[in-house]
Amino acid sequence: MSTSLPVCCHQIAYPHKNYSPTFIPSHQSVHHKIECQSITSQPVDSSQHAVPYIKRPDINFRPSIWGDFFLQYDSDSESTDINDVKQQEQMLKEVKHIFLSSKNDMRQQLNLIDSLQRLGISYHFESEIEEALEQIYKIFTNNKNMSTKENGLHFLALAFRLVRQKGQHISSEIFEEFKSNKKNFDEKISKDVQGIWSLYEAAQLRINGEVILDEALDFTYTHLNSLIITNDQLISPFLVTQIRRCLETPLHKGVRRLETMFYISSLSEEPSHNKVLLNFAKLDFNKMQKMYQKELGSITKWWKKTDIETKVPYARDRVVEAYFWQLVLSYEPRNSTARKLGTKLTKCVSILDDTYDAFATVEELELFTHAIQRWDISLIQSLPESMKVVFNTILELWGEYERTIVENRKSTLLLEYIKEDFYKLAKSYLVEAKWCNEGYIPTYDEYKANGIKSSAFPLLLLSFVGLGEFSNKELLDWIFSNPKIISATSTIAKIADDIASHKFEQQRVHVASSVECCMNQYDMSQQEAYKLIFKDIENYWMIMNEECLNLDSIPNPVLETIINFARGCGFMYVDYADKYTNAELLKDYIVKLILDPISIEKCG
Ligand SMILES: CC(C)=CCC/C(C)=C/COP(=O)(O)OP(=O)(O)O
Repeated sequence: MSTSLPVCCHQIAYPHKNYSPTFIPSHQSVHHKIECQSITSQPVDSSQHAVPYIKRPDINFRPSIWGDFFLQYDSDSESTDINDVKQQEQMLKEVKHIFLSSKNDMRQQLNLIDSLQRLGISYHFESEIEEALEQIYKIFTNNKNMSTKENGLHFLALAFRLVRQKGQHISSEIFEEFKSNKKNFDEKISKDVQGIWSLYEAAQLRINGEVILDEALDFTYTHLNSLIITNDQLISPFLVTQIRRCLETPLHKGVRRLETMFYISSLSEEPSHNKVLLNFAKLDFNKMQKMYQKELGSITKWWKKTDIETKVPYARDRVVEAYFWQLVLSYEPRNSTARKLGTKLTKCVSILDDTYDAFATVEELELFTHAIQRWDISLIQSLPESMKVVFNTILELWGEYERTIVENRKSTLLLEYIKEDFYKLAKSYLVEAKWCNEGYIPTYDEYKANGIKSSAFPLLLLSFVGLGEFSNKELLDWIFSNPKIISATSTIAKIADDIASHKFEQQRVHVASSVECCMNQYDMSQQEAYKLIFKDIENYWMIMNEECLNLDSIPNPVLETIINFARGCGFMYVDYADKYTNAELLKDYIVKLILDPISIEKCG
């Protein structure tokens, strides 16, 4: 049964104005100085401090499409049906039994691990999978005979991908044997559709300089694509569906929950699928939806209480969309607290971004940034009420972090780092506001260096990891030191977002995006700039892949969270659109992921 949505969710009626295309943020206005000079007889704000009259932009983002819809799920009570729990426990046992029975058959075990991961239920079997992949890695490294053609392309590529995903290095040379005369990939292997599909997915984990995987990617993409174009009737419908999907979003780059949703819905097309596995995955998916609904219920309650909607009218009201970002970072039950606080943090970042980007003057922002540095709201008495509300919301959230950290016995270092990262973020926003105000177009590298901070990812990651099971001083220090892998992910976020939103943002006066920086620096067209940036994104993916193999001391789930953010960017900012700001583009995904349960009878 599908959850019935409020009218506001089904019929998106936007009462008014979108961004006015002609609006000029006040700190960017050429008339700004004149307006500031003629301030004397202008209004005084409610805080009784004289506030100079400044013409603020006539800016209105579309309202939330969710309103208080999720409030209905806010509850402290556990409403789990005892029969459901028993059924899940029973099925978990059965799946475990299936996994253990595959122990002596490496091929079967690899296929099972792949299925468990795709179905989103591998988190129930972490130690078993870890152990199995460790064994497989040893076999690969100790026994050179493993890398022979007899093992089959599908098997080798799957093993390669699963082991690398776990952070261990298997040489890509194992694919040399699938080349003819050591040159190009042998055209004959294109008949092995499952094999080239697996090789395509494996090649996504390539690192810089792995020419054989660059070639594999070209080769497999070309053949898989032509299979789809020619509508080859010999391929099973299940495989066709998988190929279509991976050409659009390779598994390695897909948002985990979305990939799971897709796989669950397509697996019943496969005649020999394991029904126990599929039904368990469906039950688990539906169970998690209830958890997400509850999380969103309590977040919505918080949001309503802040009343940002009325007190900071220029800011985007995107709570559910902010929650989606957290779901992208991790869908697992153990990260519930991190998701909830992380959503509130994302909202704070978002209203801060709107304050710098679309509301305040440079002078106001300088004062505001200084107050954040000192972590002292008394320093902004002269600023507009809305800016005080923004700061106060951040301070109150910080207080909630303090309480949560004590309750959950997490490292208190997180509190200091959050403060410092907020300052770094504000400083980077100020840099962009000044560039904009001065009409300065930085070089692409200069822009990216600042963009690592203004992406806000370092702060969001600190929060997520700091509240998670691996939280400790060394790990927080490592994140705060902004290592290569975090810079790579943050840069992807910044430049992918720019590609998605630059046309829209450049309708108004806005800081030059990476697109304009490239066009200006390299004297190129917009299309050429897109091309360069897309190539750059690919390059950062290879850096992330390589760092995952290098960073032995960082727990795998932490690395996975970092990669997940880049996966999220690939989804949120695809097709030149920003799904966070344009929330209607995200609505159907939220309905499917969080609200509509999967029918077990129909698909099982
Ligand atoms: C996942 C994160 C970081 C979410 C927080 C919300 C946010 C600031 C999004 C970027 O907005 P934007 O597209 O307006 O960014 P910019 O100001 O860089 O153009």
